[in-house]
Amino acid sequence: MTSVNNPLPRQEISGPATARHSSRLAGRLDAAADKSCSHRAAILAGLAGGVSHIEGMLESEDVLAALRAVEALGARVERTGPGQWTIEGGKWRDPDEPLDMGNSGTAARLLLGAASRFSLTAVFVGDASLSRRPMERVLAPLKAMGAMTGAAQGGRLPVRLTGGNLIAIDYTPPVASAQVKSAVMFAALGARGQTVVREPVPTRNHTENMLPLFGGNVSVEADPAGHVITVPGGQSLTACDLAIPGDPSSAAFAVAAGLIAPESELTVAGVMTNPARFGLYDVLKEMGAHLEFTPAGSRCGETLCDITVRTSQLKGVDVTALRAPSMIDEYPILAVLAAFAEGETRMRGLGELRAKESDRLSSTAALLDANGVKVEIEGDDLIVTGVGLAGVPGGGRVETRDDHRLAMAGLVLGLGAQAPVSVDETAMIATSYPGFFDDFSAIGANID
Ligand SMILES: O=C(O)C1=C[C@@H](OP(=O)(O)O)[C@@H](O)[C@H](O)C1
Ligand SMILES: C=C(OP(=O)(O)O)C(=O)O
Repeated sequence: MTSVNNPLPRQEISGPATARHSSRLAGRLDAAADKSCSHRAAILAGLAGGVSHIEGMLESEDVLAALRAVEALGARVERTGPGQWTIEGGKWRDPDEPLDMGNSGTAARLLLGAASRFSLTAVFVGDASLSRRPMERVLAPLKAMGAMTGAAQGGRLPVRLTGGNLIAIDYTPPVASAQVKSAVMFAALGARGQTVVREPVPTRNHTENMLPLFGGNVSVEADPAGHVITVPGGQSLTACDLAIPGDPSSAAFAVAAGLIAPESELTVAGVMTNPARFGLYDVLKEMGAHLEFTPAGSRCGETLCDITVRTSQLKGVDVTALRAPSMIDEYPILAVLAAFAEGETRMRGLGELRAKESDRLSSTAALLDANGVKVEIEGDDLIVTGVGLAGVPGGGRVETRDDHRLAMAGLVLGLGAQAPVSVDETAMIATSYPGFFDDFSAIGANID
């Protein structure tokens, strides 16, 4: 990637870290750019004819992996300033080397779909965590469309993909996954015929929302049986300029810190309010959180708000399985907040957490257990017994298992706990939230 005149700031932080009890967290943070929207912007700009300008791109390791792959597949990719990227897209070709997806499930699955519409062969590889995660969920529909794939045992990376000459399918994904939906939608753009994706439980809809900005044609019918997304084949996209909204999943960490650290009041500005991503905030309101949402305009068709949070004594709640897709990445931090609530919180239907960067059902339970919090897994449910704002012992060492959200959730727990909490590794925080340590230092959190 041409970034000689605009080098990326180096992410120096790695190794263990310790969070200590902190109070009076305060200040105003700009929300980190949204990871899901950044991935889609990089890929759609890479597919579109002409030059797209993207403002406020998330420059995290996951998104950089997608940008490098888009370039290796034939697009011209240039960083023109902090968060500013120019991408000239078009027809994709065989990359010279395997495409390294790093730690990113979204990059791997969306790019497998996007690449499969072209007559090319590419090999996709990833780090140890990503190489344990299931890829068959995207390979199956892509094979049904005519792509040829070879995967490591159990449908894992490395995956070799040969695309081109695809035909449309009518597909109901067996798991609620925006990544699977988006992979099929990207492939559908180049297929013969009209592809239909049926989602019994709707997942984040950023691909549906962003595709029309690039001149793409997609229709969504919402009815009580779910969403039906139709993508005509044979489409060409055209370049566009867009700005990335703030990430509700990253914002959740500072909001959580503001809820549990005594005498705190802080604002996270510019957070996307898309209901398919806002489930955590709805649940927090039910738990009694003092949250204020102030409208803050829109970016690329997504509305934004500033979230102001004050320290709050939360109460335990029952979170239904239907909510899971709208807050799927937020369960580690919700489980931490549940420990500081009064009473039991039961989070239902979390089977999909087993397919994330770590098995997040067991790693979240282990995080709490190591810090003196009573937690159980019953089937696909996680049950946390809260002990109130001042009652969480802490003092544990969290095993992060290559999982950025575990590392951030563990550190937030330490800000409210009685004894310091350490996490064994922090390098992977840069996969989604490279500004985490700067932001937490700016609000006065005691982390070193
Ligand atoms: O489409 C996306 O951008 C994402 C979808 C979710 O994954 P699944 O589709 O596997 O649920 C989420 O966990 C991930 O962080 C980002
Ligand atoms: C699950 C996540 O991301 P991905 O699937 O892209 O690795 C996440 O960011 O929590």
